Amino acid sequence: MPKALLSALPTDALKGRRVVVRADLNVPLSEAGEVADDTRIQASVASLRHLVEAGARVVLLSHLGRPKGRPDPAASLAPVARVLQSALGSPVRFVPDLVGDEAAAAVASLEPGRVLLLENTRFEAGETADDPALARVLAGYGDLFVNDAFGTAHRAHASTAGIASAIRAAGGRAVAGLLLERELQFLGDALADPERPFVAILGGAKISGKIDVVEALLPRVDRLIVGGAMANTFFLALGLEVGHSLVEPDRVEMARELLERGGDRLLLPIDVRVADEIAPDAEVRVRARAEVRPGDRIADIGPESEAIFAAEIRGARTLVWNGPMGVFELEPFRGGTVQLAHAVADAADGGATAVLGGGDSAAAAEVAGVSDRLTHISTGGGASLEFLAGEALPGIEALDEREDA
Ligand SMILES: Nc1ncnc2c1ncn2[C@@H]1O[C@H](COP(=O)(O)OP(=O)(O)OP(=O)(O)O)[C@@H](O)[C@H]1O
Ligand SMILES: O=C(O)[C@H](O)COP(=O)(O)O
Repeated sequence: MPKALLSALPTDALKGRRVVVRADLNVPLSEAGEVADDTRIQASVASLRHLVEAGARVVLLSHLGRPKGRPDPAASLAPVARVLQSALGSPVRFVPDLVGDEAAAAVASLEPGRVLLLENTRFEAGETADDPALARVLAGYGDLFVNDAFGTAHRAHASTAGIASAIRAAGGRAVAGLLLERELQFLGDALADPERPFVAILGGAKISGKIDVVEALLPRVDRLIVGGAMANTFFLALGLEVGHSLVEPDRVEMARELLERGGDRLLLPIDVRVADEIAPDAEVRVRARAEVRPGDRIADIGPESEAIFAAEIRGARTLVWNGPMGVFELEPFRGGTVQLAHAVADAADGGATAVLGGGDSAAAAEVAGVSDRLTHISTGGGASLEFLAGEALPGIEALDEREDA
């Protein structure tokens, strides 16, 4: 069912109105705690500028990282507020509170045309539990909810799904923001009838969640390339040694079934780069995947895998890439991701549709220097995968239906 859109609301209806915006400002931070990649911040500016120019009072919500339902200074949105203010070119007030008196007072005194960013929604345990009581408090900050958090649309959380029902119950409205609208349009159009070969590349560290959509993805693609920490769980399923590598043992059975079902459509690395520690000065060794030792940590794909994967990618007409091939943040483990990023960009230069998704993946494309050669960089990692796999996204489902539909 098509959803109600911010772009369809007359700007007069926004003047002076209290609008709660949920963005996905979950960006990678450097060790010094500064924003390491601002892709998601820049992508969120369009809706905010639209609202500011229309004279709305904007209460902005987001999560950052995965704090466990309690405050964690390392996951504060303070550094994000600074970067957002310069991206937006107008003041962004940050208050380190979400549901307390300080937040309520800041919301009450918010002037038209101003943006107030509240603290990380995941500092409250009710957020990931989609607690209706938390949703009601957040909904009380306005009478229009704009969901622009495409990257978090696959989560049924209080600030994504619960708030939409709560604001509607209170007589308000819940609509999709400009970024959400654009993502749905783009991913929907580009991938509705993909030109073949259609190759998907999956990597990264969020194994559960992403591996769960592989089953739905497999019948849609011609090849599924798996790298990053995700590959380690498949190695375990093949009975291989993975040493101290990041794995999810409770997904091994699922990986075994996927290997059977995928046959030669599923491509795994045949060699890997390992180290004793994942550190900037690590001594890196290349090993065949069957020769990984108990003390090793797998931190990147190996050179032979790079060559095989890159050849597949260069021959593709539609590419979806989600998750880096290794710990690309550290120079010694960057090679696989950078090589594949260049292959994806070459394919796009040759006319293939190349869509990249995910916060860290966007950062990886920047590191590889290929961002501006790709067809579309989606702000959603897991969300774009679930969308692509044909699953309903709770953050979108919860929005009002379009009246003209
Ligand atoms: N072999 C590996 N071992 C440990 N970490 C890895 C490995 N390969 C990749 N990673 C890590 O995976 C992380 C990115 O994974 P993630 O699944 O979060 O991707 P993403 O693009 O941010 O998608 P999303 O937006 O869904 O989070 C990076 O920080 C990278 O260091
Ligand atoms: O980075 C993402 O994929 C989104 O911000 C959602 O984060 P999550 O996987 O921690 O829910």
